[in-house]
Amino acid sequence: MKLEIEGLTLGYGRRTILKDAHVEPLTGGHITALLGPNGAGKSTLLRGLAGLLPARGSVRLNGQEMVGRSLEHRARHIAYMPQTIPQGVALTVLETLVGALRASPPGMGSGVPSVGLTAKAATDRAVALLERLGIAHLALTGLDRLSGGQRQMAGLAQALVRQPEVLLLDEPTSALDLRYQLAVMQLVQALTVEHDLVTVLVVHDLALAARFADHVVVLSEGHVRAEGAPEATLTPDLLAEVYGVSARVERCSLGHLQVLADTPLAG
Ligand SMILES: Nc1ncnc2c1ncn2[C@@H]1O[C@H](COP(=O)(O)OP(=O)(O)OP(=O)(O)O)[C@@H](O)[C@H]1O
Repeated sequence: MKLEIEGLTLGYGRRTILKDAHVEPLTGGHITALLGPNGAGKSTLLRGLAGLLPARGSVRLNGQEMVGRSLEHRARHIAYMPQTIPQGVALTVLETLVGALRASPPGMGSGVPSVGLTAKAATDRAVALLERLGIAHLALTGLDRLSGGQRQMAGLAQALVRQPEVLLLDEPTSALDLRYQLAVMQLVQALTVEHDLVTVLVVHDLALAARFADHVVVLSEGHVRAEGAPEATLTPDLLAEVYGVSARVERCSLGHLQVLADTPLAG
């Protein structure tokens, strides 16, 4: 699996947000974290990759151009979990998954085609995923009755259930407690490797990014400011420039990279 982003320009109406972005080719089995301050363009890039915004430039999946293709075409290959999971949906968690599975466009993902799945087969697959996510106990709960963190887990299940090739997650851990943050990141990592997924996620927690991402892309004011392996990219100088903080980057006793922001810089 390979996703190539070249000269990508995205915006809203006449306002350009991301300008001529080039990113090193993203390969299957790896997690890429999009980092950067508020308003840098992370969600915009993710929405652009999902095909939700008009775009100029090129996004190729395994050599196949995605820009200009229909949303339906992209949805066969790409799953996107937005930052905010819609509220007020009265369906149960299980119903949304079974509905998504049975409505899957033909050829979705690398797994067994979903179209033609019997209701029982779809239910079995959805339940197995919920068990793997540790939320099988929420299967029969209405989405409108979930807590913020539970709704985020249900959103993740919706993104995963159709077995995509590209997994786009916008702040998948922002509403989760410490245990679920780690559990979700470990699971995303395991699924990324198992299914050779190209996984791209937005995250604000730099330590979480450093621990689980193979590659980080740091955005600033709509530009790719830096990218590479977390340990090579997340330097105090870069953090000062991009985030405007004085920060230390250290390893904890287990060897994980920690980013300790000490103070905002003046100006
Ligand atoms: N729907 C929209 N319509 C118009 N402008 C938008 C829209 N969504 C975002 N923007 C603008 O695009 C710019 C980038 O926003 P984006 O949401 O991509 O940033 P981000 O890096 O994800 O930020 P955050 O960390 O705060 O979520 C911002 O200036 C924002 O105001």
